[in-house]
Amino acid sequence: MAAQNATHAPDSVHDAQPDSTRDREIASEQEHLDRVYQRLEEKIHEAEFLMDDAAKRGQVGTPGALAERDAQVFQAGAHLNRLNSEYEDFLFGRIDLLLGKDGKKGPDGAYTSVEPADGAIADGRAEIAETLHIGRLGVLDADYSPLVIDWRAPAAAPFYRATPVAPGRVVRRRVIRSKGRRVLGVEDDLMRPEITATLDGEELPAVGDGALMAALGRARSHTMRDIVASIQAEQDMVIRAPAASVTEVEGGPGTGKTAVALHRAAYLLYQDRRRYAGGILIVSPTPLLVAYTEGVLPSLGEEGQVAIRALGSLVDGAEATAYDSPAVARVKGSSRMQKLLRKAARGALETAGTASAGAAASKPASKPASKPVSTSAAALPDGQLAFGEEDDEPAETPAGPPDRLRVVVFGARVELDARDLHRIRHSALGGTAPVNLLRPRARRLILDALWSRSGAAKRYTDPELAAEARQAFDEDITTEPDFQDFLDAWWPELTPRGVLAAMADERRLGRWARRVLNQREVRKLARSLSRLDDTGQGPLSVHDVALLDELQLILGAPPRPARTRDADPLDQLTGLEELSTYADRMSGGGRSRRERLEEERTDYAHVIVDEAQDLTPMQWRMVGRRGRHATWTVVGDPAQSSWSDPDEAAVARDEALGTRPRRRFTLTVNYRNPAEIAELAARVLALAMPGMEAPEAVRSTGLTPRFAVADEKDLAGSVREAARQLLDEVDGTVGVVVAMDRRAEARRWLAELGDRVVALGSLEAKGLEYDATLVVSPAEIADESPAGLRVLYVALTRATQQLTVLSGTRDEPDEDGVPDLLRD
Ligand SMILES: Nc1ncnc2c1ncn2[C@@H]1O[C@H](COP(=O)(O)OP(=O)(O)OP(=O)(O)O)[C@@H](O)[C@H]1O
Repeated sequence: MAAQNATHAPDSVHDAQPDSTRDREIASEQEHLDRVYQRLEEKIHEAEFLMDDAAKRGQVGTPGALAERDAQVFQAGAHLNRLNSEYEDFLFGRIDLLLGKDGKKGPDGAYTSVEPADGAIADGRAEIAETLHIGRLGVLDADYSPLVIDWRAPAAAPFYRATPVAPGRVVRRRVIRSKGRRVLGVEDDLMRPEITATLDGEELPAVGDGALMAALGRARSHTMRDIVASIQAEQDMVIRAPAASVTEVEGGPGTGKTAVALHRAAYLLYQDRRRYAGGILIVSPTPLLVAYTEGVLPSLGEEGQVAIRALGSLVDGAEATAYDSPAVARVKGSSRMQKLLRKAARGALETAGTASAGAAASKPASKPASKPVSTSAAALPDGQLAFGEEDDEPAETPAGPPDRLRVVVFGARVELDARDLHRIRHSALGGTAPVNLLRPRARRLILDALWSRSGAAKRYTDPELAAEARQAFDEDITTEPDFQDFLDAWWPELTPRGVLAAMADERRLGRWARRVLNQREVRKLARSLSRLDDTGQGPLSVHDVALLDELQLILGAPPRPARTRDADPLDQLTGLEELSTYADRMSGGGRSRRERLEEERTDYAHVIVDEAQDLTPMQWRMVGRRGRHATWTVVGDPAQSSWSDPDEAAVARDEALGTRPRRRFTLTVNYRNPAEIAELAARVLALAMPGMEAPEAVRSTGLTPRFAVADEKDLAGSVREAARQLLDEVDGTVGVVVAMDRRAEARRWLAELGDRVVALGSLEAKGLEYDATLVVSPAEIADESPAGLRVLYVALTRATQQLTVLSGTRDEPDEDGVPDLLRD
């Protein structure tokens, strides 16, 4: 596809329209929209009546009446929920179709044939046999004829798929622009420009300059818009791909991968709501991208079943706020961490009770060993038993796990010393079972050792008597609170955060990481974890969160009393929790359902991974655990990967996706960047990924990227000046991308320019877009990490209209200010 000039769109449709044609067409769509609203109002009244009636029945109180009430409330509520979507541009498309081949109608009242009937076109002329309006939801007229077809229905597919090369039955595709109840404009594409088509005896006109170009040229805000009115054919193939198995989508910057992923979630829910009641999880790389995209699904009328979460907040209670240096990220993301974490979890037990030892409880760990206990001995058939110390013990003992256990039995002291306890711990830890779940086993081994050391076993020749005595022995020991205290200190419940904190001790970490990490890696890792306090509280990085998730698995959660869910019984009966108004959804008032979904779910029915190229092996493991029984959609672009070892990540990705069959798609058209910017970015692509093809830009603005050189003594001033210039030139947003280390200062530099400007670290720019972008020092960005050139490629592909590149001396700019990295 050749780039089109957005400011002077070509005559893709017709030349300037006589106003009367345009006005007439707008008036005709207005008439249709009025009918739609009239029908919607009727439906709303119906729904309200049902709700009212249901409420009255509720007062009757017989079980039958209550059940009926529930059913009615559900139906009425479902209506209202859908009809509330009217406030967005409810109706946005129309297709005029030839007569179909088989003359059959589908459930939405539209003819199902894709191909025209033989003879539908005769001598270059044809009569339009069917007109369908496409909208966010389906609406049927009182006689069940379709007033609006849901954009996800099969009958709407030709609206997205038809092209002049493969038009099927479509003669004219129209995008309708409306606001509230008013039609503002129409944009037509003729799919069969060679024929003369008539509708009700009149020639079918075509109006406008093409909807796609209009959509792409629009100023950007801080939130993404849906593309429901202008989804392109190659994107539609992905959105409607069958859900089974794994759908993998690759495509360069701006090809619509994120947009397609979001629309696919809405499509899947429409297709099979019951199946996806299990929830759809969308995994996004950064909270910024979550904030940017989370309005799209509500605008498509979908939200309840979909959770959009950033990689750094995928684990409940964790919220990544810190950044790791590339070198630390590389260690933390690597699959070598699995082995290290297993060792650390086991090792943390041995250091339990010391500072940073990973235990959950804040009990003084030394208490049971140090406190003299004079437990009154429980009577055993043949002796007495007591715990604790009889001799004097210093009041203060060094912190650490208890290193001995003494009981008094038959008047004699039985003791397990440090070596015994170590041996028992070692033997209990054998195998790979979760550490927190091994405590009962360790407890049994302790009792075995005490029993054997007490010599009691020898006194019984009758095995039955021996068993009885043993049972009583165990009971008496284990019911003593001091024994519980001992166990709590010697085998405490470990928490993932606690184990991470334990790893901040470099010497200890060095022991656990033997033959896994080298000395430098150990040092860097320990230093980065020292951000956490002894219990593991403190700022987490996005890579720490994947480690927490892995540790959760390694440690296991000890059984707890079931959490009671404060559920409304009606809620469960009828599914009314899905009901929310459009306004609620947009304002966040309807979030409780979603929040609950996010809180409780760890296994989803479908998982969508955005920017999949960036997931580290450890992150793939974390995400994989959330989709063990799921189907998947995975979208990404290897050329934008900030992970340094793609092969290692590919192995982890394969493990996460399992052996499910895969269906691959490639998106080839760049809808974001004008050709002038795409061409510049392609130079970096050639360096970052030689041989990789850049997507083709769909439009051109005639504005070439600008190059400037910063004042060495006043970088802040230079950045401000360049940003200010861009602000003057565009209506929407300006993104200023700097190396990660400069984030904080760049924010300060730009604070005075207002909220149309955003300062971003290079890694934060992922997935976002701005009307204009200022990229500060490409060399600094490229030198930041082994994947730096790919990160720079991301930075250079964020602008929809204008790009300025500001160089420092490190960039070695030529006399035109073009930095070395961007020269031809
Ligand atoms: N069919 C379309 N109609 C209108 N706008 C579109 C269409 N497809 C994509 N866009 C727009 O192009 C821009 C880029 O889309 P999106 O962010 O989904 O691309 P991407 O492939 O995820 O990019 P990146 O890899 O750079 O993150 C968005 O503004 C999106 O709304």
